[in-house]
Amino acid sequence: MNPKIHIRHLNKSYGTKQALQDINLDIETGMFGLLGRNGAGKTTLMKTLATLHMKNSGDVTVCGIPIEKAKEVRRCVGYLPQDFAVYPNMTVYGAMDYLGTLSGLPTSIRRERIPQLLRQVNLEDRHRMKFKALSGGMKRRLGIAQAILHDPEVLIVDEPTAGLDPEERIRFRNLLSELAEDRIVILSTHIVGDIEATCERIAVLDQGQLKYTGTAQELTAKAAGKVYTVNMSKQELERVKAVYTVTAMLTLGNEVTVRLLADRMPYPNAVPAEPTIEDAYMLMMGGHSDVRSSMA
Ligand SMILES: Nc1ncnc2c1ncn2[C@@H]1O[C@H](COP(=O)(O)OP(=O)(O)OP(=O)(O)O)[C@@H](O)[C@H]1O
Repeated sequence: MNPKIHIRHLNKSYGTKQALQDINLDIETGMFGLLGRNGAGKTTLMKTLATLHMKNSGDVTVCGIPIEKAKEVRRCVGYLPQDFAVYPNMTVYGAMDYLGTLSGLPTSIRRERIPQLLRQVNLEDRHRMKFKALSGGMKRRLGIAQAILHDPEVLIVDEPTAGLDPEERIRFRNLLSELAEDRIVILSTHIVGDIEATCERIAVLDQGQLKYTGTAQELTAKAAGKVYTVNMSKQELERVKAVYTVTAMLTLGNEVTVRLLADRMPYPNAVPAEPTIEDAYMLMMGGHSDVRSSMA
């Protein structure tokens, strides 16, 4: 099994608002990260792949099936929406059984798979708990379990870690990495750190356009030689922020250590730093004109 997604010249509009513009993308087995600001078009792209939205034009195939054949595509795609919820009084097991029934899974398969999946997402001992009593992380894990009930080759997960505490975030990311061993897992987020930790290949969307696709390392390398740290007083900070894109700050008393993006040594006391994917992302999103031109 080697699932693939091919996207060619994909366009999607809501009325006059063009949410996706001429997207070309190939996705293969493993974790694929979709990055972009709020409103960049991530959800639209994911819903189009999950056949929940109709495209306006372009060719898209999921596991070799054109997305016009929605029923067939849905058999090989699992989707966890941003706002996954079931009836608040449903139990964990009840929700899985209900959703499995809705998607047409026979009783024998449900009885076999539901306990297995609850074990896999670490909710086995919560199977009688009501949905409303679950923590945010547990709800997301239940969402994953329901999305893979029919053992899809593609799992699409929209902003899964928003609002989770650090421990739950890591646990959830690890679960997705495990699932990506033999399937495509597409993860959308605006938290750059989530992508850095888990995804080998990524795409960056901005205002409906594909701004970057490639490996996380290649993106990070684009910021090489353009990241510096500088110590300064708090009073100097505002002036520096007006000139450079500041990607991190550490305050100690009246002193601040600032991490910033610049085309050349910005201050005599600045120290060159190793770039992170977050630096490269900020650089690409055109933090400051001084550096924007050099990424074009
Ligand atoms: N049903 C809709 N009707 C009209 N415009 C929409 C609709 N859904 C999305 N849009 C617009 O399309 C653009 C892309 O939205 P989309 O939800 O795909 O972005 P996103 O990257 O997923 O953002 P977020 O991270 O906020 O979910 C935005 O400008 C949004 O306002």
